[in-house]
Amino acid sequence: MKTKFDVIVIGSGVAGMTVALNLAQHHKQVAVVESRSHLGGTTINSGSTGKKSLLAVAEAHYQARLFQNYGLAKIPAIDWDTIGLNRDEIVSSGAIHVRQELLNNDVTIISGTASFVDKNSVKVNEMLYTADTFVIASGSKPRLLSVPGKEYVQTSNELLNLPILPNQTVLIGAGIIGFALASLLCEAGVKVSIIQHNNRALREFDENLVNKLINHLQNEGVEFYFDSELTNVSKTTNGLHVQFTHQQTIEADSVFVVAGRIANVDNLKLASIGVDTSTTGIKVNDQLQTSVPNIYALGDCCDAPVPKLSNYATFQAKYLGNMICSSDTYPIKYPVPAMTVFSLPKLGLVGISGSIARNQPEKYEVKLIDMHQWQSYRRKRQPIADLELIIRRSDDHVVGAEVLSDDADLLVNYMAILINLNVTSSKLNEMMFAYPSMADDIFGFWQ
Ligand SMILES: Cc1cc2nc3c(=O)[nH]c(=O)nc-3n(C[C@H](O)[C@H](O)[C@H](O)COP(=O)(O)OP(=O)(O)OC[C@H]3O[C@@H](n4cnc5c(N)ncnc54)[C@H](O)[C@@H]3O)c2cc1C
Ligand SMILES: NC(=O)c1ccc[n+]([C@@H]2O[C@H](COP(=O)([O-])OP(=O)(O)OC[C@H]3O[C@@H](n4cnc5c(N)ncnc54)[C@H](O)[C@@H]3O)[C@@H](O)[C@H]2O)c1
Repeated sequence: MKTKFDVIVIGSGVAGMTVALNLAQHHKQVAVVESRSHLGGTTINSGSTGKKSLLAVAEAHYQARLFQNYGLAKIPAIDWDTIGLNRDEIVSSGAIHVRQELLNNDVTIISGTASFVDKNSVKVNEMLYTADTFVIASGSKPRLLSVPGKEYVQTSNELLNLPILPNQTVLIGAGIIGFALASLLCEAGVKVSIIQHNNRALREFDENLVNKLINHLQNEGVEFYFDSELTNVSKTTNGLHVQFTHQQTIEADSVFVVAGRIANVDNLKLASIGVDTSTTGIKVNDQLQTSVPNIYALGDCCDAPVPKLSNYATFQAKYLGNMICSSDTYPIKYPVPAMTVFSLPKLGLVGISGSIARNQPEKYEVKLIDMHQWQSYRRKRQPIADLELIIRRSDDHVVGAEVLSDDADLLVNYMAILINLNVTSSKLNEMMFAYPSMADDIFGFWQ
């Protein structure tokens, strides 16, 4: 087996896989080292792929409930015993697809955990592999809590593969994972309680829309405990006794921590070769280069000042592949971002958020539009459809938006295209979209 490469990539998640394919297509000799038995990293094996496959069923159920007595009489229950079949098919074909793509592009796959020996070599299963350049794409792992009874606290990895549906569950953390998983479990009939250590859920999003989402989930039966921290979990004959601050307790049959993620760097022996790290990951400059010039880092494991999301990891990987193969060096320039919380309904964000805009009233106007009476939402009986447009006062352009609706992900993505391409209302009026559709609704509010 070959042991000398132009570039060795550590990790086969969206970041590692994308940069490896890009480099191989530029005729570099590339190897990818992966410690898990399945390729594809978090996204495929323990993140959005499994989450969205399970949520697809929950979304269908939620939509059917909205049509109850409006054409649908009997709503079938979610069958947890078979819901996993949809997830398993999609997850396993995803991991196989990654392997096939890498092999088709002549990327060598090395199974095992890499640790650096020096700046040009790593050890994997006692074998030494060398390269001129390294790309660390080792991702992240759940942040665990250190409380008595922590051995009873599971993570999103286990939640996405639950064989048996719990009756009552506790989620620690009212963040982007917590809201999606609370919606999934609540729709399947589970009593969900969320414990958040401060008073601010989903801090990246505008408080008004977050509060509206919280109210909606509370009406669906989800309990929120703010300014509360888990203090103890103990086993009882029926399940778990969960204690948190202010002497509050919950009897549950499972507890999951979804309180953020930390960089996966423990096994790499970075300090021994002089690669600097911070509390948020491997330190990189604006070219994703670490403190050791031939070693780069990207995706969830690096401390670049952007959200840790699949779309950022992919964007960084395409940039880095092109930059390594170019004769020039140039900094990464991120486009206007879009992201979505996959709760029921969804909460989407593009560009400048409502919370940032409200703190700079001299610069931005925040325009609220209640869309739930619009035909697109009425015909699907959506009870909530709110849009917040962020308008830059200097030129009246839309520079951001937040949407709370069942189709928020689609609407923010349409707007991401318009904002990134700087499409003005007069340019938009030269276009035509299918009618009636949500894309067509954009004519109603675009500046
Ligand atoms: C439940 C959940 C849902 C999510 N949903 C979304 C979503 O809807 N949208 C979105 O944009 N983002 C989502 N994310 C975030 C997204 O999954 C991450 O941003 C993305 O996976 C980061 O990709 P990565 O390639 O940097 O790291 P990872 O996907 O974590 O891949 C890193 C890989 O490196 C391997 N590795 C680590 N150390 C070593 C070593 N020393 N040697 C060899 N291999 C090693 C790991 O085994 C892993 O396979 C979600 C995350 C979670 C947990
Ligand atoms: N749709 C998406 O784009 C998507 C979906 C899921 C995950 N992700 C990625 O995964 C990352 C991790 O998701 P997450 O939801 O775990 O993190 P998060 O940072 O979004 O939310 C964690 C929440 O837990 C709270 N928290 C922290 N410590 C706590 C404690 N001890 N007790 C109670 N609450 C506590 C935080 O204040 C925060 O509200 C995200 O930052 C994001 O990058 C993205």
